[in-house]
Amino acid sequence: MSKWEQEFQIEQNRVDQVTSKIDKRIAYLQKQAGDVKADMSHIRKNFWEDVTVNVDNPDEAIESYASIKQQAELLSERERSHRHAENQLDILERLKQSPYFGRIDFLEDGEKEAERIYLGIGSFFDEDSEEFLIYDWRAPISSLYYDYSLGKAAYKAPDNTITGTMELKRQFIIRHANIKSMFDTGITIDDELLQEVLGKQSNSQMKSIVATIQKEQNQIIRNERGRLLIVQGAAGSGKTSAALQRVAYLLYRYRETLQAENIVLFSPNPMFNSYISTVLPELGEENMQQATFQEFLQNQLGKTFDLEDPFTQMEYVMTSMEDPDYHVRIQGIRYKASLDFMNVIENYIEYLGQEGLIFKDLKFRGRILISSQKINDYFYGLSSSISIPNRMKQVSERLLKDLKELAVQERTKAWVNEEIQLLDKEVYERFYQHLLEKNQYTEDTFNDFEREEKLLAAYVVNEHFKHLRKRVKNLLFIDNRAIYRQLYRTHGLIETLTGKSSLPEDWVKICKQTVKRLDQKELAYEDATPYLYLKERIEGFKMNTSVRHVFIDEAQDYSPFQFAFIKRIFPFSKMTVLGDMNQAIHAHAENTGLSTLSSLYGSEATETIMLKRSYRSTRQIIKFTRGFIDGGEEIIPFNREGDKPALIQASNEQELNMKVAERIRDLQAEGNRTVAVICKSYEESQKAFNALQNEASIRLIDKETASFETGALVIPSYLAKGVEFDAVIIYNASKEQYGRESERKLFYTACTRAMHELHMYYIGEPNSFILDTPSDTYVKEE
Ligand SMILES: Nc1ncnc2c1ncn2[C@@H]1O[C@H](COP(=O)(O)OP(=O)(O)OP(=O)(O)O)[C@@H](O)[C@H]1O
Repeated sequence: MSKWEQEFQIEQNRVDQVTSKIDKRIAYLQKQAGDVKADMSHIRKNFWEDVTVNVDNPDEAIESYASIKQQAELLSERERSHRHAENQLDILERLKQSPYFGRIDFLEDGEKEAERIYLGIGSFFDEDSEEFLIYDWRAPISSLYYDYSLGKAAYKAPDNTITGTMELKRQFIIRHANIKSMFDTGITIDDELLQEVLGKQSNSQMKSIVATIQKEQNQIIRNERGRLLIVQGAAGSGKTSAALQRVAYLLYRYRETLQAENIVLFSPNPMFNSYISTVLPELGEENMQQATFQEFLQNQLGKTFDLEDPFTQMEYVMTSMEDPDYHVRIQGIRYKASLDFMNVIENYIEYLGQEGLIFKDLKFRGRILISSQKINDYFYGLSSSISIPNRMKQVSERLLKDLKELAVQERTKAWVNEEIQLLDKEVYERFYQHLLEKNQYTEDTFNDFEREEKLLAAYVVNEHFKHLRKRVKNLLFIDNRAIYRQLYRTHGLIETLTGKSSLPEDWVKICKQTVKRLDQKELAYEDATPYLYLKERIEGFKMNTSVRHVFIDEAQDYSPFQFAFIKRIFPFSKMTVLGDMNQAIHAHAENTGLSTLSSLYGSEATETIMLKRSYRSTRQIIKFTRGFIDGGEEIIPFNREGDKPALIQASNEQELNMKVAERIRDLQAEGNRTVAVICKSYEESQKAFNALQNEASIRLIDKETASFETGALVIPSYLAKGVEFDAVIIYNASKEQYGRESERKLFYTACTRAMHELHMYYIGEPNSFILDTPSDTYVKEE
């Protein structure tokens, strides 16, 4: 037996010992969980027997309350401990299969013997030997594994920094408690485990990367300094992966105070949500809250408007060049995303503080009860030194008072009497009871009748005014739509608000377009954030104070305005923002907020980390794709070999479809589990799908698709964001399809979805981005 084989055997013996201990612990916990469950069911069954309920007098009522509370607390304590045991069991079941993935031998300075640290997805403490047989990958000492190779090393303990020497670093792949492979890393990190992991075929679900987190990714995961962490990284550099491991890290590090529901992740589309949804559960953690920005806007907006989604906007941008208003809309999209426009809105708010707010009449049964003019007088009658939201609050209180008085006057109106006649019998009886209880029924029935009439009138008016009071409390007397519209409608107004900046050339036409849509109760995607921002600045931001960490993935697609809005809604959150300028695909791309983001939080509170190594694609694919983007030469491919991307011409659509279908079949036969035919737009995807569906087994992905499975699919480029596939076929990479400079990043995003294979088809001429790359980075197939 060679020395290595002996080592292997020793490690396997340890795995056997550890898993047998895990087994014992599982059996113990299962019994405990069973007991707790029995307890819970007993408490639930006997809940009302074990509490003393007596409400005859106040003292006894208090006692009853205390007794119920005590019983409820007992139950909830049992439930908590049951949940805890279940979680532990869940982790242990996973550890039993694969107890750890790494080992380091660390000789702390001043000590004689190196400590062996085994790392897994959770820790396992052995009560007999009183030592950790497995350390959680998030424990302070575990960071050694990610940050260092052999030699001098240090890690941050809670109170100080511990220094020493790393004498061994070993990686394992353990499945079903058997060591499948084992590697020792040398001085120069040659990450064989990473090689092995990345060489695999993809899945429809993202995987956790705990075993192979790289040093620069570890900095992101464990970062605790600034309020704002910006991660800029190439396509496939592990931004999303690092973000998800960071969520897991935070949940561990702050487990006493931080729950999964205190973390929000903004994702690019619904399919992405499902793509990443298994990573945290795989690590034994609950998923954070996930939302697309669209869902978030919709939630804030309620039902006021028919809100356009970003994909519809994108589709318009890509396919409606023939529309005579096209250039006007594009100008509008860009301007409304800009900082200049945000300043205009800020100036507008200042202006509204003095004049210009628009209110709605408070109407009741077709009559104006309180006129908009009166509300206006109330508002502007208040000192302008008070903020708009605070003045609104005061106006609302004043209106509620007015409504109270108006309600009294209303009681004598004829309609009230008519309604009283129509009241249900039960309502009458209730009032009769009420008067009786108050001992107000006297011998004098005439008087009683009058009193009952009055009470009933008050009741009827009150019921009808409920709705009015609610409107006032919710500030619905403010006409936000008209206020936003006024900005586009009132001649000469915006010119006074632009400061030193200038308006787009076609501003007048933009105004016309905007007003038209607003009048149809439609809100274009580019108007949603400015509108909501303005509304919230007038009404006061409805802040979310329970969210403590906000993650924004694909952050290059957010405008400065959107970031400012998010910041206001989550005022107490830390932000982790991940993006790649080269994948900015929205029409407002030149106004990506990523570059202006740090000014929102201030440079002292901001930290930026760059990720340059790319892990998704083979070296050949990266060498090709980096050839046509800004700063591409800085992207470092991970050493994984594959074929060069292929460029294939087709003479017409029929031939194109035939060739693509054939390639799909070949790629699948070669073992590629996910094959994506990426089209530029949904329109093109539909066409491609119709042509291909009889030739190959294939699915069409649209913006509603909530998840994808392995197999072949046709997908528009913007929905493939953040996701990856074993093989990518660019359906038509012609100059005609990707002819505009603004489409460079879209094409880059599409190509960088490929892990192992990239095949580009075209009719006519290939696009100029391909021609920009060195011709030896791809092959032309006949
Ligand atoms: N340290 C790592 N170990 C193993 N795999 C990794 C590592 N880092 C990244 N990967 C893999 O690389 C691929 C790309 O990662 P990810 O999707 O997180 O990148 P990204 O930067 O968000 O990409 P994009 O910007 O293109 O959406 C994934 O398959 C991921 O599992």
